[in-house]
Amino acid sequence: MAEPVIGVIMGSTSDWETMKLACDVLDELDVPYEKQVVSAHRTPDLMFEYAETAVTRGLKVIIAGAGGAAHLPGMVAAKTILPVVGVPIESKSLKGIDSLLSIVQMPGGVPVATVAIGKAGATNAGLLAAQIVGTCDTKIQDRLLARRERTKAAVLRSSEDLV
Ligand SMILES: Nc1c(C(=O)O)ncn1[C@@H]1O[C@H](COP(=O)(O)O)[C@@H](O)[C@H]1O
Repeated sequence: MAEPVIGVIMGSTSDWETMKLACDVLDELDVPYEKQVVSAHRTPDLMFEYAETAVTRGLKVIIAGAGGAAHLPGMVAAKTILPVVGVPIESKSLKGIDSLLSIVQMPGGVPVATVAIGKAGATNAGLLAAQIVGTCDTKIQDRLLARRERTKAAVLRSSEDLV
């Protein structure tokens, strides 16, 4: 089993239903990753350790999903120079608008690449992380291109369903 190059973290097990979509894409593209629950609020020391050791452990990108007061992606970004992709989890009370604004409104100097709220965003987070790693791995780029072709073919086929 190849060493993980992408770290997928989330604030709670309740985020897994969404974050699983990012992992599904990485499985499909055969990109090695690790997954773990890490919370800036509930396990701050673990969060610091995770972010501080990410580079030496061989990770190239971190995908971080969190809901509500979603500080996890930004705090991880503050403690590593790896690119961090933030996934706003759709919260029950505010439909994920709270998560989105918490993640996207980073102060200048500490960027987080923020995707859309919820499952579509998680899928895109997996794709974006694979694209970043793919800049140094043509096999991953080939698999990404093949996926784009499959998406295109599915769209072209879908026109046949129009009546
Ligand atoms: N936003 C954060 C952080 C964080 O940012 O560190 N840790 C947990 N959470 C979020 O709290 C929500 C509710 O968590 P529970 O379902 O465990 O109560 C989850 O969406 C999680 O991401």
